[in-house]
Amino acid sequence: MTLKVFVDGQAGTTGLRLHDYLSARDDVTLLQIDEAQRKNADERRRLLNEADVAFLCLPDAASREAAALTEMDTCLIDASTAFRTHDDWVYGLPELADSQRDRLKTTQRIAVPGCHASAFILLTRPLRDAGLIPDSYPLSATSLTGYSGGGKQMIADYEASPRDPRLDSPRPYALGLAHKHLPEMRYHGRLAHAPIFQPIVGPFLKGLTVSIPLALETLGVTRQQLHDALSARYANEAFVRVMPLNDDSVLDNGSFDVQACNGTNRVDLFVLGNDERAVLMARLDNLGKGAAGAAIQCMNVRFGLPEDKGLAVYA
Ligand SMILES: NC(=O)C1=CN([C@@H]2O[C@H](COP(=O)(O)OP(=O)(O)OC[C@H]3O[C@@H](n4cnc5c(N)ncnc54)[C@H](OP(=O)(O)O)[C@@H]3O)[C@@H](O)[C@H]2O)C=CC1
Ligand SMILES: CC(=O)N[C@@H](CCC(=O)OP(=O)(O)O)C(=O)O
Repeated sequence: MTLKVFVDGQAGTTGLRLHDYLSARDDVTLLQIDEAQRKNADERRRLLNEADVAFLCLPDAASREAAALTEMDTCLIDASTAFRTHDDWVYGLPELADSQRDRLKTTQRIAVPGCHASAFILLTRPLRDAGLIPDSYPLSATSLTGYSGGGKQMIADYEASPRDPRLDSPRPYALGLAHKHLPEMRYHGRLAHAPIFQPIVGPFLKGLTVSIPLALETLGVTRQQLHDALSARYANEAFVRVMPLNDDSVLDNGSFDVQACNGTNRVDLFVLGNDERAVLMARLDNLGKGAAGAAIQCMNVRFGLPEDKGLAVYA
């Protein structure tokens, strides 16, 4: 089978990364839009509808516009925030639940998760499903992320020469505590309330780690129970690695390497801390499992291809 594929937003950060993945494949014919026409709605409509599968790597408003231009014969895989909690779209996280791959195989509308949200949900959803965290538990999370998460403009700012020296140190943002990933974290995490989520962008290109502190005595659970629930859920998942409990070698000289999943579609999950207090951590490449890699994985699942086709578990 050869799939006709169009990438709407092919010149952007996610679009370029997707292009790298797709151009290496022998089962894909890429439909190209003329550079000067890339925002022309008629030309985009023509290519969107000629494709078997179209990736939308666009700002939310342009994604909504693209979806309106596309008939149901084309499978859309959208990287934006626009449809991640929409009833007519399937959330593109195959590892979310046992039924998720079946849902992905039969839909023409897939919403790829946000990078922070992927990490947060992969950590928390198995614990909610196992009853280890009640739905009303006041979860909080921080995320340390590379600057490519901010797209072309943020990359240009960080890579400017000379660079604004204020960008040399990590910068907390979204301090109104209303980050755009909260709705999907709440909805797909099966939580009654959105978490308190506070990201920090640092002066490195890519790599992301979400950390979630848990008061074990308040919850009445042990780190072993948390680790067992994550290990059981992801035992057969190629792209999710639950790191050993109580083993200092999971760290990098006692601290944490945020970039260790870069160049892969892998997520590493950690249960750290002590008998009273735990911290759950998830690490991924925000341009891999956090965006373009995840989008390719969704295409593979949707079209019955080997799920790891073109995707690396190790760099
Ligand atoms: N970067 C990341 O790590 C992640 C990004 N995402 C999401 O993916 C989407 C794309 O993000 P990203 O690649 O970072 O963004 P970029 O800003 O790097 O790229 C967006 C691209 O969309 C193009 N574009 C804007 N409006 C239109 C339009 N109306 N028609 C056609 N093309 C248009 C832009 O054109 P122009 O070249 O003229 O600017 C640009 O090339 C966003 O929704 C983002 O939130 C999701 C997960 C992670
Ligand atoms: C550093 C930085 O700004 N990162 C972005 C994350 C990009 C992303 O995942 O956005 P989508 O929701 O479109 O997928 C942010 O926190 O908004």
